[in-house]
Amino acid sequence: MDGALVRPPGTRAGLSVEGVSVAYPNGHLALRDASFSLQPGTVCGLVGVNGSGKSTLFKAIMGLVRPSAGQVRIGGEKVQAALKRNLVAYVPQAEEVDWSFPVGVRDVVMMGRYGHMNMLRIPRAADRQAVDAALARVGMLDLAERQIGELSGGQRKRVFLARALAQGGELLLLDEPFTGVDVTTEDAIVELLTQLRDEGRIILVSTHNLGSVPTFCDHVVLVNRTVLAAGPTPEVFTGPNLLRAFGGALRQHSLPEQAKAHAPLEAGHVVVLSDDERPLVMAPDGRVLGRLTQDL
Ligand SMILES: Nc1ncnc2c1ncn2[C@@H]1O[C@H](COP(=O)(O)OP(=O)(O)OP(=O)(O)O)[C@@H](O)[C@H]1O
Repeated sequence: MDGALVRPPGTRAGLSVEGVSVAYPNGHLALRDASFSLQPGTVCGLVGVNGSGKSTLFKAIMGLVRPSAGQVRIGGEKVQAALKRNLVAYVPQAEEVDWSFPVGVRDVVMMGRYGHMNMLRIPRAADRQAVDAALARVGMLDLAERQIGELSGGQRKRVFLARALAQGGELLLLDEPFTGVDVTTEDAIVELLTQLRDEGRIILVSTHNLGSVPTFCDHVVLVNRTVLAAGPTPEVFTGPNLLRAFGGALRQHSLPEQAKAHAPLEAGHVVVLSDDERPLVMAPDGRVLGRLTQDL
C-alpha cells in the first residue's frame, strides 16, 4: 500500500468518552458509564465478546445513538460538530454492505468526499485526486473501474478503507477489519493503520482477532457492557484482564507438546484461543507474549 494522501486542513482530534450509557428503545442497557480517552497518534483495539457493546460504542461516537448519560468529545467538540467537520470516518463490517448494489469501486471511495462537496455532489479536481490517492494507498488503483460486487473480501475491505482515507477523517473507526482476510492483506492493513497513526490520527479498531492486538495496538479498551479496562496495551491486554472480559467465551489450553518443541517456551505457558482461532501465548504471570505461529 503506497501513494500520498491529500490531507484536509483541521486540527488534531483527541477522543474522549466520558461516563457514556446507552439504552436502546426496547429498554436494553447496552453500555453503562463507559469512559476512556485517546490521544492523537494512537491505534487502539476495542475488544470484547459478542454483544458486549462495541458497535454501540461506535454508534455513540458516530452520533447514531444518543447516550442517556455522559458525553463523547472529538477534538474537544460535541459529536455533531465533529461530524460536520468530517473528523470521523467509519469502515463498516462486510455484513453491513449490500454487495449486489451496482456501484463501482471509484464511486464507493468518492462517497467519502460527499461531506466536502456541495448539495449537487459534483466532484471537483481535489475530490478526484483524493480518491485516486486513497485507492493508491490501499493498492486498489488497478481495480478502480470494477464493480464492488466483483471483488474479493480482502479487496472490498481495502475499498472501504480507501473511502475513509478519501474522507480525510482524524478519527477512524474500523469494525472487524481482519475478518475473512488472509495474512498478507492483514499485514498490509496493519502497516497502513500504523502509518495513519504516525500521521497523528486516532484509529479505533474493533476486533475479535486477539492474536493481532499486541502487534499493532498501542492502546486497548476492554468492554463488557461498560469499559472494564483501558490504557496502554502492555498494562491492559493481560491474561487476567482478558479472562475477565471474555469469561467462558475464550478457550484456554496448555501449550501442546509438539508446539513446545518448535518454540522457546517454558512449561506452564498457556495458549488462549480467540473466537477466530488465532492463538495467543501467555506467560504464567498473565503477560501476553504474542502469537503462537508468527512471534514465538
Ligand atoms: N437496536 C437495538 N435494539 C436493542 N438492543 C440492541 C440493539 N442493537 C444492539 N442491541 C443489544 O445491545 C447489546 C450490545 O450490542 P452491540 O451490537 O453493541 O455488541 P457488539 O459488542 O458490537 O457485538 P458483536 O461482537 O457481536 O458485533 C447486545 O446485547 C445487543 O443485542
